[in-house]
Amino acid sequence: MVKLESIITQRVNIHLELSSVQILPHCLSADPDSAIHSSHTEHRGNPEVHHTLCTGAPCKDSLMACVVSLYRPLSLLAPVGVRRAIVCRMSLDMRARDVFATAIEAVQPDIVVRRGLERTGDTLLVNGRSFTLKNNLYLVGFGKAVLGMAAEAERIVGDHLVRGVISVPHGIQETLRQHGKGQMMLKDGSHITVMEGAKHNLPDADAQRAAECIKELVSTLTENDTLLVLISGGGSALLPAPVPPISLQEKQDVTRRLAGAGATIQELNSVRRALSILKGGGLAHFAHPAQVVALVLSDVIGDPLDLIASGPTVWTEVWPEEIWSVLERYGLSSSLPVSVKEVLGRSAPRWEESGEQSDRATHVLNAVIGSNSIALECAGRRARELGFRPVVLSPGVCGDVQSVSRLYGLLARFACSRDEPPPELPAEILKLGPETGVESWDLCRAMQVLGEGRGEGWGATCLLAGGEPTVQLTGKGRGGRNQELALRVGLELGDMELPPKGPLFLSGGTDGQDGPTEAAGAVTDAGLGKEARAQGLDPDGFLVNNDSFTFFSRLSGGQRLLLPGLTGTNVMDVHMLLIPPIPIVVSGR
Ligand SMILES: Nc1ncnc2c1ncn2[C@@H]1O[C@H](COP(=O)(O)OP(=O)(O)OP(=O)(O)O)[C@@H](O)[C@H]1O
Ligand SMILES: O=C(O)[C@H](O)CO
Repeated sequence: MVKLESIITQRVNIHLELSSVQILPHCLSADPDSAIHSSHTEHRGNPEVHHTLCTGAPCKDSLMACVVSLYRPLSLLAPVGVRRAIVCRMSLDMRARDVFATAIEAVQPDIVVRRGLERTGDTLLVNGRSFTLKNNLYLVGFGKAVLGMAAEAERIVGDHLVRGVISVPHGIQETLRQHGKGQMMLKDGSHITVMEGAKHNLPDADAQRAAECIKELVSTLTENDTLLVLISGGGSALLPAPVPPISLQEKQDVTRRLAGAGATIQELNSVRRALSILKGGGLAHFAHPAQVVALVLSDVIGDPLDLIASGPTVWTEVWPEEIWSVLERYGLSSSLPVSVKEVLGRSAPRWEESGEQSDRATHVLNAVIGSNSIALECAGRRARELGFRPVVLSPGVCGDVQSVSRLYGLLARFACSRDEPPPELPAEILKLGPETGVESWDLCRAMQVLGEGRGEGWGATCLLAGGEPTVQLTGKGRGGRNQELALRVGLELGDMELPPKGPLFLSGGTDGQDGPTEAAGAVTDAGLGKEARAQGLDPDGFLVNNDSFTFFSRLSGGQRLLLPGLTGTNVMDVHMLLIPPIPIVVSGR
């Protein structure tokens, strides 16, 4: 058994002859901060790979040469040409932030709309279905990312757009302008009216006015018209239309009390659907007989169309017993306003039948054009370019941050075991999985990949996950679930005595805002606790007070905070566990 480091020392004089080899990232095991950045191109019809060696340690061309030569006998080479090798420096932390930025970039409103809405001449293509444009297109939208989506949609459809109305968060135009996000603004002379409302993400009179304008617009459409509906997270609060006689205030009270009592988004939105005339398919109903094409940027785990923004284009039956059981579960059933009780007691459908039931399926097309899964997939590709094997664990992480942080800690320990991990470790991981919304199936696959990595001398791995865990708010501090999760994972890694330059964890909200703070999240590793205590900060004290933002702001001048600014999109959170290469042992050499 010979250590790789010693082979490197012995072979430093081998020259770079990079004609037909592929450099593999795990070759650089001696340096935990190293990676190969590879980009694939073609040269005169032949595939080529350009490699950039990224390393935190001083490095020479000869190191590259020896890496290449070392791996030739291990049959891990691919017949591709290497035309260029550049040496640069990029730490693990920088690479984590780069991968996170790629995840956000992949779900930018303009990018998702371009991906989902194709135009060839006068034909619009969505999800393989085509629609003829003849100056008959109308547009409505509601949600936090809808301004940027609408700007791009208008660029694509051009003069075919007759008129549009969108309901977007209060102050968003000014904020995006300040953040230099000009591409998300509508052009001068746009045919779309922007209405801002729902301050603090709560339905208000402004949002209700926007909902009325949207209802008015869609109600005038004929069978010759096409209605483009843009939907993203936050859409429920931006499209309030309580079923009479429920007042806006009454509806707001019910949803606020439910959310405050810990109702899930599934429970919350099933109640919202029952109390609204536009949710649960109402918007599509009023737009009938026009053709409805809804483009949806998902912010709910599993991308359920009937729940995202409470499904205004997805016809959903309301079952009063189901609504009552949710209200009872959270102790609201006895204190409901009379108007809400009256609406829930009605046996008649929410809208008068208009004979459209049979053609509902063909008249409405709902397409998810952006989601957490897409962000993770693109992040994975970037991670690979930066020298990691990407493994997507799950886009559906939920559960309490405490359990989630424990799971990531255990996975890091599993990944970093030099020999076979103790048998109880996989069992503990699999036991914790269901509590955090991660399927055992995903965990088994991730552990298998990590195990194979250990056996084959791979090491640099990027474990990616997404979702929306929850925080039990007991304190009065400033923070968010991402910062709290990152803080907890950092402490877990420290408790497991993993090396400070070992695994690194990042958690960030893709909207760029974690809870009521200006940070999106934070980056941590096993050195976090020690670093904090050396600066007189007690991490546990900050955790008890849910004060993770104050903690990270004070720690090392805020260096561990993720501060991308408002991103203009939202597909929940991204979690990333970067496992640097474990020094490998090459047998028989
Ligand atoms: N001090 C705090 N520490 C930890 N988490 C907090 C704190 N204050 C609020 N939160 C959490 O932040 C979340 C609300 O923040 P945010 O506005 O980012 O909501 P969101 O669910 O991400 O909304 P959206 O889906 O619209 O982005 C809640 O999960 C809440 O528990
Ligand atoms: O608007 C909403 O209902 C939530 O953001 C979920 O989509």
